[in-house]
Amino acid sequence: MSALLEVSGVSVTFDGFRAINNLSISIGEPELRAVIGPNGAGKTTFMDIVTGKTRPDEGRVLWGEASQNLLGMSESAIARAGIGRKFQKPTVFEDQTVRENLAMALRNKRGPLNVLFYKTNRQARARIAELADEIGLSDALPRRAGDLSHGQKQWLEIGMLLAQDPRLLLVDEPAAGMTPAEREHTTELLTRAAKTRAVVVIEHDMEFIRRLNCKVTVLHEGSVLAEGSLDHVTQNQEVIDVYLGR
Ligand SMILES: Nc1ncnc2c1ncn2[C@@H]1O[C@H](COP(=O)(O)OP(=O)(O)OP(=O)(O)O)[C@@H](O)[C@H]1O
Repeated sequence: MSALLEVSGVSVTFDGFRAINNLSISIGEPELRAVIGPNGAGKTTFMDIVTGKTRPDEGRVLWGEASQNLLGMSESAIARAGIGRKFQKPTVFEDQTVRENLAMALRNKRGPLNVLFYKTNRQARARIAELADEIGLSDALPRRAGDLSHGQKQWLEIGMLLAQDPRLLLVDEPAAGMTPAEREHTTELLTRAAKTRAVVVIEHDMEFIRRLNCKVTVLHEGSVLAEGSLDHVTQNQEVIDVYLGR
């Protein structure tokens, strides 16, 4: 597993408050990584920095084999380079069917090869069927997205991001508002997606994290407090003091 994303020595100050403090995180490819930590630890700001939404005051964010500097790139250039982000609230096109939503995402697929890959409707249909299968919505393809359950909408949005073939997928609190069965399906989906790409998940639900069965990074006051298996970090006294014991 080689490093796909290298965040090193990054700091961000908002109005004199240091939200990210000398943060260093390395993500491999493929890899599934969970990022946890108390409210205000800097989890969302970390994703904002990687996607170019927030510019750090210092530090480096390097990407890919060529160690491309993401800090000099616009948000859209970073997305085109292969970083997809799923926000907490699903943003699917409610009046379109599941199939139409996936088709739209495929048409917007990044990279110049897209036109070559999907030059026939048959190829596009096959890819849509594959994506629907991957997110567990094959039977829902003709349904209006607005009629889906909250969990199904989240899966559809993940499918739309997967249609873009990201090398790194950032996912913010995917389990929020889901039923236990939906959470289980989401775990499977993310675990499968992370077999061939990097997937970073911010989550507060410890049961959900346990099922992800992956390396965990604990953030606190904008820095890494602990990193390793869930068992390893949950036995760390500092992690217990600032997060788990609360
Ligand atoms: N644009 C901003 N302006 C000022 N302060 C900000 C801004 N964005 C984040 N912060 C502050 O930076 C700190 C880190 O916030 P962040 O949202 O990254 O934490 P988090 O770990 O994602 O928390 P939560 O679990 O509550 O979502 C918080 O104290 C927050 O108030």
